[in-house]
Amino acid sequence: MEYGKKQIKLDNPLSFWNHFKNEERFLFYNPLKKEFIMGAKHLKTISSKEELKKCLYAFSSRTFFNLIKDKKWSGLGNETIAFEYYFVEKDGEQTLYYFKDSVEIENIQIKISKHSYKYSNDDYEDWKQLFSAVDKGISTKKVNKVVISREVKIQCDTCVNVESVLQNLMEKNPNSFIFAYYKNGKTFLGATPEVLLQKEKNNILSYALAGTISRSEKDDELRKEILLNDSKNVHEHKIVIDSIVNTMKEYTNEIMVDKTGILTLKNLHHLHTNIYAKDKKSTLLEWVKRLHPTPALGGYPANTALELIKKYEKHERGLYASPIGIVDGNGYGIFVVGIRSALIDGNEVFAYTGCGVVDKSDCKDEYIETKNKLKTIVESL
Ligand SMILES: C=C(O[C@H]1C=CC=C(C(=O)O)[C@@H]1O)C(=O)O
Repeated sequence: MEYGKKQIKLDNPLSFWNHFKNEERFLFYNPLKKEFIMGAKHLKTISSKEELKKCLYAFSSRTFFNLIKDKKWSGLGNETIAFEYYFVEKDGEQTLYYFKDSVEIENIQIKISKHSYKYSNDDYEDWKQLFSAVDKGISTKKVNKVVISREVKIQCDTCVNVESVLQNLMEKNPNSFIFAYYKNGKTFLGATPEVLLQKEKNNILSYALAGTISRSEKDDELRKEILLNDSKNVHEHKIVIDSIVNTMKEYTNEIMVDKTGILTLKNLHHLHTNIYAKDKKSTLLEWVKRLHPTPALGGYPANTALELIKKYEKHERGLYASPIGIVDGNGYGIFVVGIRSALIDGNEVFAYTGCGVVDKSDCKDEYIETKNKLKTIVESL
């Protein structure tokens, strides 16, 4: 696939997003590289390594579980897509790529909307039931960890202004990966802190990210120390490291686990460990299949945890907590997991939030943790 290209200068990259209203499109901002990639107008679904080699970039996502029944997720995910137009901003330069005809993108100012909204009914009773089903599995030693989640329906008074939500997500979450995927009137978007897998040449990076404490203006440094030394959170985190490392060991013996530190976000601190590996043989997409879902999103042992989630969560996860990424023609790229996320459809916002449950987790505390995680989406409205 041959693309023409030209340098452009947009005051706000969201001008590109705005230009292709109603077209299928994606946005991906990588805070590690300070790099923006957007694509618009579905060109082709990519189904082989050979086809991928001809792509400039492809946007790829798969749903958390393979089977989707809920109509609101229909047509979204489980596809790797090449687009007709791309906007790429890296090293301070903006480039527009076009498959056939070039296009003029008008510079726009993003107007920030303050949406009025109300939540769906209180779901604490549902949460208690879900928690206790999982807690039973843990106390009877069937499973060590399960990540359970909530779907919170937020009804806005007006149609949601997606550009405004994206602008807010970017401004308020500078350490997060911002993603959005629009198709058929619906947008799945979010600001996730978690890398599932990055592959560049032979170098692989995955994050173990699990274990959470809320931030505090008064004693933020102390909160970090508490989290680093809290046995429940350290245990929850170690399950994720061990599982990622064990999966990697099946394919490579060059693995390096970094020291565990803190990843600080707008409202939360997380325990964070970088896991590096070297591998020449497998593709990024193969690695994603092997690792998804890590116990930061599913649980451990994975199959038992996933059965419990399927049985007791009342909503379908769809793209929540699922792999979402960008691959280039060399097969290099990055997948993050779709957390701190929401599906927007007209006036309705379905926001998702979850947390890991292990031995000694407390039902109410975990519910509060999901409320804190929900702030990423709520504060963007
Ligand atoms: C599942 C979510 O967060 C995961 C990522 C970081 C910390 C987590 C935790 O401490 O429970 C979760 O494993 C979510 O935000 O919906």
